Amino acid sequence: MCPYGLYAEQLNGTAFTVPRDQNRRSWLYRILPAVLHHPFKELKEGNMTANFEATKPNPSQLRWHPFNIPKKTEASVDFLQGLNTLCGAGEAKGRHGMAVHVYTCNTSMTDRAFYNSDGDFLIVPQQGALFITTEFGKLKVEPLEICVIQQGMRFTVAVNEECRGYVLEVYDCHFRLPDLGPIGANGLANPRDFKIPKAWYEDREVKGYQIINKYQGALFVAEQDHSPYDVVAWHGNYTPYKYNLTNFMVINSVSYDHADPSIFTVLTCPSGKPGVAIADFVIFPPRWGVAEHTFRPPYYHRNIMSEFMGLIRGHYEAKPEGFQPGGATLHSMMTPHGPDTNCFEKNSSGKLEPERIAEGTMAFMFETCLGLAVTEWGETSCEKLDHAYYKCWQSLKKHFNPNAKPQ
Ligand SMILES: O=C(O)Cc1cc(O)ccc1O
Ligand SMILES: [Fe+2]
Repeated sequence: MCPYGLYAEQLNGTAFTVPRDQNRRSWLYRILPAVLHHPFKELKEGNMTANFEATKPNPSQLRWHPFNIPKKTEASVDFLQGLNTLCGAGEAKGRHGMAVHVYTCNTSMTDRAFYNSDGDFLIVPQQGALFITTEFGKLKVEPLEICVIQQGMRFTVAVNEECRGYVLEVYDCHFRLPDLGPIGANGLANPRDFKIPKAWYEDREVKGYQIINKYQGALFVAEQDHSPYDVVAWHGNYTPYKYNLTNFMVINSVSYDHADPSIFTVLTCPSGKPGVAIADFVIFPPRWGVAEHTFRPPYYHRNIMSEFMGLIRGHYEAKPEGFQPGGATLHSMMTPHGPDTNCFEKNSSGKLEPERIAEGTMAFMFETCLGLAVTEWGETSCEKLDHAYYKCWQSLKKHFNPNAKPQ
């Protein structure tokens, strides 16, 4: 037995034998071990899926209006009940793939904890603070912050208001900071700005405390008669963490040309192929635009990767209208996209002076090498698909003049 009569329990986030620099595990010293619960039963709740074969492929440019948050007076919905899968790819059993979920909730999870056996959650609050209790301690995560709750970690979300946000789930591996190459030792997201919780515990007996497990894409519930937040102390390097996006050190062109958005990568979940990500988490923070002889907003683009975007606040520079906070876009691999007509016209004339770009805004992108399927909820039941999206490019005009003088 450990000091104070605690049980020791290991949670490993990597196979025992992975190389030392990738090895992740933590030791939890707890009042009762996690094993003390009743058998799992299937739970039909919420709207998550890992079945990405149920809908037909859809290569169109897609945009969603802000997702509805249920009114508390109409229905109490907690974080888990309010999770809806929007798109995804791959297969949870094979541990290869990713999913994008949207959460909308108005009620705290009470006497229930959730953990994901299939992969990691990167949570991006868009509206409302999340008060997250984890086995490792507490994290308050507000809009402009993100948190990562890794595979197997139990957590409970409390809220004080109507909340909305996005979740990037990856099955393959854990998120890590991108390599910096010639950037050097400083820049982008700095390791010291990632915050981990301090141990917090309660010694609370509760009849029928629910432990909810997402396993192979389905939800299961097991009951136990005590709070799982009974970890008195822990040590290790497999933990939940949070990061404030305003700490991101933005690097960009200071001469000419548009740098690819990979320069804004916060975290990456690499595939086995060098430079190819299962998912990159990329942000578009406020910054100075000083590039000369350059169209500064995002370029017209066909990408070998799929681009899912969300907006936390403000306006996204390529689509100042139509793409709203709490909404989303999906430009699938090789699907053309880029600035809308107004953005193109406005930014193709006028003096290129130093300019604050995206002041007061924060957009983000989940970029993946996988082809994404849009779920039934995403296409139909959410009732938010903007069927007029394509129109934002329909008034693009020809400007070609073969007799024009070279600039
Ligand atoms: O499509 C988008 O808006 C994202 C994006 C931004 C950018 O600056 C360059 C390329 C790109 O795909
Ligand atoms: Fe793009």
